Amino acid sequence: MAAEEEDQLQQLRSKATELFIREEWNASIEAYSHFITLCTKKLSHSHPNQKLSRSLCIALCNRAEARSKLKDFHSALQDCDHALELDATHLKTLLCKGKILLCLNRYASALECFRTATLDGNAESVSGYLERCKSLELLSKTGCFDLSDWVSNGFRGKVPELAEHIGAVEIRRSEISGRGLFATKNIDAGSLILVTKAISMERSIIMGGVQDLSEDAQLAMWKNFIDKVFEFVGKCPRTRGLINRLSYGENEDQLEVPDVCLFRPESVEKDGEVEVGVDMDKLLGILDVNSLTEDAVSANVLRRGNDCYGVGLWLLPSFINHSCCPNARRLHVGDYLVVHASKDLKAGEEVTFAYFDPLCGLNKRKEMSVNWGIHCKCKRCRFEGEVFSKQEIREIEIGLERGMDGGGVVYKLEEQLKRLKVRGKEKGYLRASFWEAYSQTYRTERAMKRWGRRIPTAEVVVDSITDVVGGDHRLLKLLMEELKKNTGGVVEKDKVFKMAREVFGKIVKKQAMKTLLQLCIGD
Ligand SMILES: C[S@@+](CC[C@H](N)C(=O)[O-])C[C@H]1O[C@@H](n2cnc3c(N)ncnc32)[C@H](O)[C@@H]1O
Repeated sequence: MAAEEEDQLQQLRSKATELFIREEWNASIEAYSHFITLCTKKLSHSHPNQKLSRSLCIALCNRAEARSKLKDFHSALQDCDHALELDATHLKTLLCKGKILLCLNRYASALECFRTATLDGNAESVSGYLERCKSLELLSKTGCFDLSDWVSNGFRGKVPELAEHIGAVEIRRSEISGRGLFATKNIDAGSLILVTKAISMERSIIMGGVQDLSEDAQLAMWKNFIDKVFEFVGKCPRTRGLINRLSYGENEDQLEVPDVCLFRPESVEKDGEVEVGVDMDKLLGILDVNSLTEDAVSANVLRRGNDCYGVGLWLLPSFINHSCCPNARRLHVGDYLVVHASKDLKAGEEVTFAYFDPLCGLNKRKEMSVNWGIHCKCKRCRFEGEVFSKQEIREIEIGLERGMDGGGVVYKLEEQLKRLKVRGKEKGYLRASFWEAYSQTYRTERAMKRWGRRIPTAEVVVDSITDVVGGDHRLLKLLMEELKKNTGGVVEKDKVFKMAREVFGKIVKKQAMKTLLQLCIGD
C-alpha cells in the first residue's frame, strides 16, 4: 500500500475512533463508513492483508456499536455479521451482537453468540450475559414471571426485567371486527396470555391525574411518539413489515390474517419477501387505531404513584378487539404490556379487553366508543339497546344523571329487574351499567341504613358484575371493604384472592399479593 494511502486510512481511523470515544455517534458512523469503504476497496484490490482486515473488523464492530446506540439495530447486526466474517471469534463483536440480540429479545440467538464468545477462554467476562439469556429464554417459553420481590419492596428499585411471551393464542378472523386474538387452549383466569415490549413509548410526568396534562402537553407527547415510531420503523424492516399488518381502521374485514409466529422476536421474514414501505398517512392511521395509553381504567400501571402517563404501541396486543364484557386485562410494567385472562377462557374463545370503562351505562359507553371509531355490537350492548329504550329504565338513568340518591336508584333498578324478569348475565349487564349507584350505596352508612334490607348484598352484586365484566379493581376494592366490615364473616379471604388474581394476574405470590392489594387498592 502506498504510504500516502496508508496515511489517509490511518487519519480516518483515528478521527472515527476519537468521535466514537466522544460518543458522537452520527459523526463517528460517518467517519467509520468512509474508512470501511476505502478499506474494503483496498482489500479487494490487494493480496490478503491481515493488518488491514483486522482494522476493518474493528471499524465494523465500532460502527455496529454506534448504530446500536442510535437504536439502528438492523444495520448494526449487519455490521456485526460482516465483522464476524472477517474474524469469527472477535470478542468485542460477539459481545456487541449478543447485546443487540438481547435488546431485540432474541434470547436463543444471543445465547449462541455469548457461547461462541466463551470458546476463546472468556467465560468469566461473558458468564453474566449467559445467565441472563438463559433465564430470559426460560421465562419467555414458560411465562412463569414472578414480580413478588419487586412488589413486596413497594416497587422500589429497577422495574424487573420481563421477557417476550406468547401464550396459547392465535390470530383469526373475528365476528367482532376484522381479525382478533383467540385462545387455542383453555386458559384459567389470572393466567398470562401475552407479555410484550412496546416498539415505542412516550411518557410525561403528571402531578395529579391525566386531566392535569394540558392539551398542548398531550399534543406534544403524541407528536414525539409519532416521530419516535416513524424513526424506528424507518430503521427496522422487520418492525415495518409487522406494523404494516395492523389495522388502519378501513376495510378491516379484508385484511390478511397473519400467523402469530411472525410476532415472536426470533422470527425473521422469509428471504425474498417484498420489502414494504409504510407511508406517513397509513402509519398515522395505524397509530390512531392501535396505540394504547397507560391511564385507561381497564389498565393498571404497576408502579407506586401514578405520576407518569404514557402512550405506546405494542404489536400483537393490537389484534385484541374490544368488548363491554371483556375476558382479559392489561397491566403496564415498565415498557412491557402484560395481558392476562380476567375470566376462564375456553379454547377457541376470542380474547377481548375493554378499550374504555365497562362499568358505566350504554350511553356513556357509546360516547367513549366514538373516540375509538367503533360501533360496539356485543351481546351486552345489543341487550341494553333494547332495555334502555324502556321508559322505566330510562327514568332510572335520568334519575341517576340528575343526582338522585344511589340507594334509591339501586332499589328502583332491582325492582324493575324483578318485574321485567331479567336474569343471569343480563342482570349483571345492567348492574355493571349502574355500578356508580351500587358503589355509592354500599359505601355510605346512611344509605345502607335506609336501603340495605331492600337491596341485594354487595357480595351478590359483585359476583353478578364479575360474571360479565371479569375481575375489576373497583369490584375488588368493594369486596375488601366488605371483608373488613364483616371481619371475615360473609366475604371470605379466598374470594378476595381469587378476584385479585383476575385483576392482577398470576405474576405475584400470595404474600406479595397482600402488599399489592394494600398499595394499589387499599386506602
Ligand atoms: C386494535 S384494533 C383490533 C384488531 C382489529 N380488529 C384488526 O383486525 O386488526 C382496533 C380496531 O378493531 C375494531 N374493533 C375492535 N373492537 C371492536 C368492537 N367491539 N366493535 C366494533 N369494532 C371493533 C375497530 O375497527 C377498531 O378500530
